[in-house]
Amino acid sequence: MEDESLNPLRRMSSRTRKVAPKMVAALTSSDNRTQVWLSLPLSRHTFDFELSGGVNRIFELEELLDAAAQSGVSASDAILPSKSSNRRSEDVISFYKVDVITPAQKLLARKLTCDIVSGKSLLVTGPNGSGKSSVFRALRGLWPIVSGRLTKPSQSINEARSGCGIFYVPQRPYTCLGTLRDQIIYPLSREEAEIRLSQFHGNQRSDDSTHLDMHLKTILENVRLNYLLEREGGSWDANNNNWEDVLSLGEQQRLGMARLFFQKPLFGILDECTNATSVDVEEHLYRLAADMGITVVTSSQRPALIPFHTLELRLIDGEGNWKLRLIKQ
Ligand SMILES: Nc1ncnc2c1ncn2[C@@H]1O[C@H](COP(=O)(O)OP(=O)(O)OP(=O)(O)O)[C@@H](O)[C@H]1O
Repeated sequence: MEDESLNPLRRMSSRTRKVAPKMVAALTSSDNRTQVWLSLPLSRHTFDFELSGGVNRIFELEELLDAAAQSGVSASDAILPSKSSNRRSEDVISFYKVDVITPAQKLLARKLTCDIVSGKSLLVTGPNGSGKSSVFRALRGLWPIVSGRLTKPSQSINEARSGCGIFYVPQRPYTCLGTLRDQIIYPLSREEAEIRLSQFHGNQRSDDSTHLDMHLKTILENVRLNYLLEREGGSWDANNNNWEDVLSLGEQQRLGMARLFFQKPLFGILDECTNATSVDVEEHLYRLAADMGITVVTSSQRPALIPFHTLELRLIDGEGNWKLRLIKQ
């Protein structure tokens, strides 16, 4: 499992955070004007000063791809050599003869073939180092699909069901600068979150900001973090720039699940993202996801999660072998 605490992205300045979505839009644009934008002093400064180290560049790129992914711009579109290996579908995640290969060319899953349809959640299991997180990296578009075909929903909002197609929750969710509200609605701005929520309710509510905070309070209660709001004196506007240091890993993970419940996607990709919570809380969170109609793809070693899934994908040895089985309910 990747240790996100070592991720230099966490050191990214607020300025870089602000320009990241623009940079991604520019990087993925064929528009000449945006290419010119990239040569302006702001980006030169950013690259010369903040992204000077080669390692930092790689991690920054990963964050940019994540920002693009979560804001609806496809990360995979930005890096994949061929779109034919990565397709869009609104209601299925489908691996068809996909070779999952590390950047060092180690084959972890040979011709992985598996369909995840709405209502049939998938549990990915296997020994340490067998490639569970790597399957998620391929799914997130962080690793290119060089052979076979991966089909998945888009991350942008689906008007028909008022939610996004797919949402990723990492083991250690990124905590942004800002208020408790910002932590839950991340990566959306407050304004975007208000619009999103009114879309959930058929654009019928008038007082959007009160409505948003009431909705977020319910989510906080659901993930059993309501005491955080009380700690902030009941204020959604109290700024705390230190969330990563203040919150325990278990609390950060419940925050990650709060984001999932706010986004209400068709598919939630959960990469060991509840392993620091107690088993009863974890079961409660999975029950909530099921009640909300979120189909999950989970990487976990905990037997308690088996009943919340229909299929198990077992990565046997990290040498390419895998097995798919139906979980008896
Ligand atoms: N960027 C990379 N470059 C080269 N090899 C990598 C890279 N990332 C992961 N690997 C290797 O791929 C293999 C699978 O790693 P992965 O993190 O997917 O395993 P995992 O099943 O999630 O492990 P764990 O249960 O310990 O979390 C490991 O041998 C790992 O060292």
